[in-house]
Amino acid sequence: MPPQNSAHAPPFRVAMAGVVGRLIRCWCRRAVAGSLKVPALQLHVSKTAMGASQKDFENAMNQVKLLKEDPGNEVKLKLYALYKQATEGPCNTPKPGVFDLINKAKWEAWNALGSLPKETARQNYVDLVSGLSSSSDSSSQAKPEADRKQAEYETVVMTSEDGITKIMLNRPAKKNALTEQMYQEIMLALEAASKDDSTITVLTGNGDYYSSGNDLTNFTNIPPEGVEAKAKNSAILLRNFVGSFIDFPKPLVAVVNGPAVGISVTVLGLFDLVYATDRATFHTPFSHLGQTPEGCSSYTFPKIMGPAKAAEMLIFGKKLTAGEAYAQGLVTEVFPDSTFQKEVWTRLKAYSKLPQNALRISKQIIRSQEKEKLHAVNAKESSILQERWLSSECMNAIMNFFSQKAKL
Ligand SMILES: CCCCC/C=C/CC(=O)SCCNC(=O)CCNC(=O)[C@H](O)C(C)(C)COP(=O)(O)OP(=O)(O)OC[C@H]1O[C@@H](n2cnc3c(N)ncnc32)[C@H](O)[C@@H]1OP(=O)(O)O
Repeated sequence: MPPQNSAHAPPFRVAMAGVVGRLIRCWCRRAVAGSLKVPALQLHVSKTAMGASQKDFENAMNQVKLLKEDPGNEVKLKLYALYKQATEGPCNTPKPGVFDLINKAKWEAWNALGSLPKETARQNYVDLVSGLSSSSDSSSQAKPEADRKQAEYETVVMTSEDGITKIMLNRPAKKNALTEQMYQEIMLALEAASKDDSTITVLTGNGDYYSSGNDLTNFTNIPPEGVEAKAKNSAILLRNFVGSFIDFPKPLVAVVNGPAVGISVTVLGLFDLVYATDRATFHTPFSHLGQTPEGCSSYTFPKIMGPAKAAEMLIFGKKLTAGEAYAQGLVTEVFPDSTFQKEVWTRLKAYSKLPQNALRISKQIIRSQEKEKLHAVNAKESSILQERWLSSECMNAIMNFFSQKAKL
């Protein structure tokens, strides 16, 4: 009898257990979005003696793509395992290497099904998807319109009030490190904000950090197509992400509620106002990570602060205090942390009452002269980074971060 449920088995025994969890979450999101054909939890009992037909199975696969709620990592791994068992039979492929974290977790889930017959796996898959679909439907029916709109976002909170649309990064436990999902959601939120009736758009962070920059697990989540494809896709994502700041048509304000790292600092050069708490710091440790500047900072920073100071930040990774960032022109104004939120929002509410079209057109006059140049810089920076991410310097730096965390 094969193990019947890997939910309590320890599939992530490696030292980087926390990392694997994150990797699985990223992978599973792609799977549910439809880029992979996925699968279901192994149930012990089939509903019918006949078992599910191939048609039922195909319907269930389609239903998975339409799920409105994330069923969670364990379920998604089991969906994968049952799908593989139902279509290919018992796992007989070699176990992936210790650093191939995602494929190893998938392999373990599939392998845990042992010799479960294909028909049983197919039925269990159908049963599981059916349970997931009905609970997903009933919970979404109960949601009011506003909740459903917010439900489009998992990693940011988007609100509109007093002529201001606020996009708040919402992974405080991870210092608002930017996952691939988060890049996508920020782009979607910016797109929505550009079309809504608000006057000003604000980006801020929840918790003690503004953002710790790119989530370093993004680089370890390698798809089956390999690392080159990963680097290429990441460069496209980066270019699109930065592009959405370059093209943003309304006044864009950063409310920097705490330390900012990496890409959350570099794109500040594309904002119209940057308000910072005196607790904020501004750090671009690209060289330490074997990486190079992005967010158009190779162009905007020398213009804002002069080449010497830009080099200190972008090449040598000097961390600036809020006061220093203000002195260099990267920050518009610094506020004491104790009154930061009150002062900033009072100011922004007053600004949001100014004539909307005049604000928008003034921004466009200022920014339009630079747009073409900024897009060219963005393309170049993204393509250089695509190469960098494949370098041993970069890979070693990322492994170092996680090995220290995992106390290897
Ligand atoms: C699509 C690809 C586009 C790529 C664009 C490229 C962008 C380049 C950059 O942005 S470079 C900057 C990358 N960021 C970093 O190097 C920061 C790494 N993090 C840290 O150095 C520290 O976490 C810290 C200084 C931000 C905070 O330190 P502190 O000791 O206060 O807190 P913890 O380290 O315990 O952090 C709490 C948990 O959050 C996790 N975490 C924080 N930042 C990141 C991150 N950038 N990536 C992944 N994970 C991050 C941290 O690991 C802790 O997790 P845990 O609770 O599970 O241990």
